[in-house]
Amino acid sequence: MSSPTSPLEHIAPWVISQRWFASKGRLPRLELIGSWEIPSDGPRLLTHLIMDFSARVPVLYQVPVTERREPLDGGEDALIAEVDDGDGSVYLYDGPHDPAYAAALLRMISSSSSATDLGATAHGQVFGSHAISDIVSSRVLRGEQSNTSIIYSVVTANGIDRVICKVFRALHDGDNPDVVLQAALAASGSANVPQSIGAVVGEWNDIGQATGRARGHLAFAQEFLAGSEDAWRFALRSAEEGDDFTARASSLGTVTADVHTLLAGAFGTTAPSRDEIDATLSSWRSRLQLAIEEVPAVEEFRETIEALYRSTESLDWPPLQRIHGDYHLGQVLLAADGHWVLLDFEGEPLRPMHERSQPDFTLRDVAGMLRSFDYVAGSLGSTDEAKAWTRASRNAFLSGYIERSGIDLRAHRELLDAFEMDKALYEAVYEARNRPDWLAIPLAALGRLAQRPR
Ligand SMILES: Nc1ncnc2c1ncn2[C@@H]1O[C@H](COP(=O)(O)OP(=O)(O)O)[C@@H](O)[C@H]1O
Ligand SMILES: O=P(O)(O)O[C@H]1O[C@H](CO)[C@@H](O[C@H]2O[C@H](CO)[C@@H](O)[C@H](O)[C@H]2O)[C@H](O)[C@H]1O
Repeated sequence: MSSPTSPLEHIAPWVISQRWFASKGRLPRLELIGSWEIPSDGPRLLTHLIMDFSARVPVLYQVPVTERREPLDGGEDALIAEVDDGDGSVYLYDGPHDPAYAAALLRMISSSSSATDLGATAHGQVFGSHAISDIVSSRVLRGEQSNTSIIYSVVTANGIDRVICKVFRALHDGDNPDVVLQAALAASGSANVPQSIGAVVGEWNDIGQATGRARGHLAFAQEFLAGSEDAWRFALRSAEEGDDFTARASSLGTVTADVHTLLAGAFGTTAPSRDEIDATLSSWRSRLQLAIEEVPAVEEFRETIEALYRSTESLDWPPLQRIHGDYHLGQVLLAADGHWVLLDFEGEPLRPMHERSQPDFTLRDVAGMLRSFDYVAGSLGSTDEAKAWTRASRNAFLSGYIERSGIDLRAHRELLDAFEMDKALYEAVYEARNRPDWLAIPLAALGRLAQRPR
């Protein structure tokens, strides 16, 4: 097999049916931008970068494909196509499900090696000192929407025996905040993010860039915390069973403040300029407009929301710094030893990537978590017990945050309400698009926030 087996023709039907392919409902216009290959003695390990030009802003997808002469044992569900290249059949597989690609990708990271350039480059980068002496097995994490993660069982000298490598499906020019922020937090010794193993960085042609080239993260490998539980599920069970969650909520507030402090130390803080404040106000107003267009029931709150936004114009705004950006209980794990671990610093999926790397207000994260506690009550039917659980958890989270950070959030109440309002508007759009049955949860929150005396 000397050249890639006409990837686009054979891969396109599979690509457009994947969960991570975002442009559903439009006729895709796919083009192969470039490929890279990890040298291998076994199957070919190719990664194709495929641009979909059908969206207003074209989307670039990363599609690792292995090419095998013989079918992969147990690989039926990962088969993309069977192609005849003139010398016989070639079986194309979804890379992350093929152990040969999975192992080669992690080795490329841990040995900081480079792939062969077939119109796109890829280099492994190792962070810290987590030498991986053996890769025992790999499997793909189920249930992911936007990326594909591979979980490995490995042998290392420092006790890490599981690794997760997230293969980014939609690629962007510029650093991915998920990699940059978590790597910086891990390097500062924080126990509240998984340890960072390394990443893959690539370069490809992009006519949208002044230089004609784009550069960005392709994959990110971290310690995998086996035996941990998603904080959303844990919180839901706690509320259902009527457990007191306040100690945990308070410690989550403490950890959130710690992470904000570390991010401020690593990336700095700046006093917001008038233009930066105006940009936030303008993004709130655009979101309000979008929410009204997509969810007509939001119209009822328009005037109150506009008045709240206006009232913040003259307030004293806190400093800007790097933040999580899409903070909710589903982004937090309760590790097996009971401590909180934060994940997925990729920012809000609806925002363009270059905006997600900009400094922002920590109040956005605080508001995100407050909304998440409200979702617990909302998803349990807003019974009196569930509402009481949510009230207590929200207060405990705020107290933990205030105590640790020394920032009196209550002095920023109006601003915090405005960020909560903005998040509830984001959620209204998100639910209308993805889970209409849950739309009532953010709508109820808008009603409550609108009525709050100020
Ligand atoms: N380091 C990790 N240790 C344990 N589980 C993890 C780790 N990273 C991710 N997960 C699991 O994978 C899920 C999805 O990860 P996330 O980073 O949020 O990916 P995505 O960007 O695709 O949503 C998490 O909710 C968690 O259950
Ligand atoms: O997929 P992501 O983690 O990037 O986040 C998106 O999906 C979330 C839902 O899974 C959505 O979160 C909303 O629902 C959660 C409960 O399922 C709740 O805890 C959050 O507070 C609420 O915002 C998130 O907004 C969206 O970006």
